[in-house]
This record gives sequence, C-alpha cells and structure tokens, in this order.
Amino acid sequence: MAGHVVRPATDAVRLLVDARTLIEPVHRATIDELGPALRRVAGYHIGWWDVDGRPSPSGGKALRPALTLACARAFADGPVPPDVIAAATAVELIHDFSLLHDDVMDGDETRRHRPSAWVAFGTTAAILAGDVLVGLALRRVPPSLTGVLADVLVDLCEGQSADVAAETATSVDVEQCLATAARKTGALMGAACRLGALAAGADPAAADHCRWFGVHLGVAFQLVDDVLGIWGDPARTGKPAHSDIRARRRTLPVVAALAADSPVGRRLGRIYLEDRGEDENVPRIAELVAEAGGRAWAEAEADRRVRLAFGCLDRADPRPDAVLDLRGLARLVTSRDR
Ligand SMILES: CC(C)=CCC/C(C)=C/CC/C(C)=C/COP(=O)(O)OP(=O)(O)O
Repeated sequence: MAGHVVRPATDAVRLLVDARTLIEPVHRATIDELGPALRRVAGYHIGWWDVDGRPSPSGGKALRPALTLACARAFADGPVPPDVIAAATAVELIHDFSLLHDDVMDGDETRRHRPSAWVAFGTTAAILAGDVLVGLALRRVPPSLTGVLADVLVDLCEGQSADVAAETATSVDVEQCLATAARKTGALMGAACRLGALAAGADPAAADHCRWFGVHLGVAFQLVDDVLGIWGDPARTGKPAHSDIRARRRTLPVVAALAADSPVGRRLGRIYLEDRGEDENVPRIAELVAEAGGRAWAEAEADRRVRLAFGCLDRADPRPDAVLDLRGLARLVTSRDR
C-alpha cells in the first residue's frame, strides 16, 4: 500500500505473541473462577487443554488483545497498566464467547484445528460456557468501561442475526453484507481499540477514532476470512476445505460474485441457489466465484478498508511508535493465511 510506512509482518506476529503472553495470567485466573464443568469446556475452547483436561496448547491468534494493547500504547508509554490488561482480557473473553455460540448456530464441527466445543461436550455445555464467558468479561473489565462491552454485545448479536437472516433471504446485496460484517466482526475490533485507548486515558474523541480504525479493520478481516474460507489451505485455517460453499453460505466474495451482471455470475446463481448441497459442484463453484470477480473484489475491498482504517488512526493523533504497530497489525490482517 503506497504512502504508508508499515513494519514487516514479523513484528506484527511478535505483537500477537506478546499480547497472548501478557494477558494469559489474567485470562487463566479469570477462567479459574469457574466451577470444574464450565472451566473444562472454556479452557478446551480457548486452547489450553484437551477434552480430558490434559495440557494441549493451541488457540487463537490474540489479534483483538494485541489491538487493545497497541491502542493503549498509542496514548501512554511505559509499563502496561493493569486496567489495560483487564480490558484486553475481557475483549478476548467476548471473542471466545462469540466463537463458541457461532459454532453451535452454524453447526461448524471444527474450530482452531480441533473438534468444536459443542462436538466435544454437547450444545448445552457449549452454550453455557459461552454465556459464562460474557459474565466473566463484565466482571473483569474496569467498571467505567462496561458500557463499551454492553454496546459491543448488542452489535455482535444484531450482526449475527442479520447474517443468519441473509442465509435464507431471496436476495442480499453487497452493501447489506458489508454493514453486517461491520457489526458481526468490526464491532468487537472497534471495541478492542476503543477500550485500549480509554483504559490508557485517551480522550473520548481520540478513543472514538481508534474505534473506527478497529471497525474498518474488522470488515477487512471478515473479507479476508471469507476469502480464506473458500481458497485458504485447511491445514493453515483449521477449517475444512470449502466448508462455506458446501453450506452455501452467502459470504462476501460469493455475494459480490452473485451480484455480477455477467453470464458467469448468472451461471453461479443457478448452481449456488438451486443445486443446494451438491458436493461435486463445490470446486467448480469456487472457480466460478473467482471468475465472476468475487475474489478480486473482496481483496480490493479489504485493502480499501485498511486504508480507511489508517485514516481514522491518523485522526486519533497517536504516539508514532504505536502507529507503526497498529499499521503492522492491520497489514497482517490482509496478508494472513490463517
Ligand atoms: C453473537 C454471535 C454468536 C456472534 C458471532 C460473531 C462472529 C463469530 C463473527 C466472526 C468473526 C470471525 C471471523 C472470527 C474469527 O476470528 P479469529 O480468526 O481472530 O479467531 P482466532 O481467535 O481463532 O484466531
């Protein structure tokens, strides 16, 4: 992307590792507040142990806590204040909740390279574990910031509800899907950034610019996620190949391809919307989505969203070294393969 200084991705990868290391003691202590049954499910889902409770490290990328920490550094240098670590942990707990419930709703059987929690422990346990993580997040976040979590929970549920409705709608347009992505995925990244800024003492206007940085980044993230869901390597993504197409989900590249007023777009429409569940069509559908321009559009739109995110970040007037970190994290979002 021309005109922006961006640190190499390896620096951003280090930020993710550092974020995970920094929040881990608070994250673990928070999960330890649970009784044995929910603790077992939550720790399995997060990636600390296997179904039998034996240590088995795996887990997520810790992108959202990394955003909280970097946005905090944008306004305060020096040792990381405990409130910032608490906020970053709360954000990850909300993320963990959303994935637990999402897998139940979508019937997705694999998460983070392992059977999803509902497959391993049943739907009741997975739903309860998700619910209790919300409670723990509210318990962990500094009291002055609970309103930010309340707002993001509303957005997540509204976004998820719109996403579910789109699956059976007779027509869905690209703008509608982008708006859904902004709530379903963007809102939590926005909250991660806003919480970091506020916990570090930023004024509300600057924190709001950080929030919009995160929302745009979240939309870019969802676009890339949808691209990886079709063309990604299952060994890297931890999801079965073409699972979104197999389930005929209206992901962003698919919706853009279906909207293409071209013979390929119309042909795709006939197969996608009419031949439901024909597995032998799946690789051909992936090709048609690309031929109709769905992949190229999603990649270009992700880049555009990252540029919008950079504009919001500049308006927040952050400390320069944190800007490099946040730009590096943003770049990682569009260049990632998992
Ligand atoms: C209310 C409700 C159920 C909302 C669902 C919202 C939802 C699941 C949105 C999808 C967001 C997304 C692409 C997450 C993957 O994050 P990631 O790749 O960073 O995950 P990781 O932590 O495994 O790396």
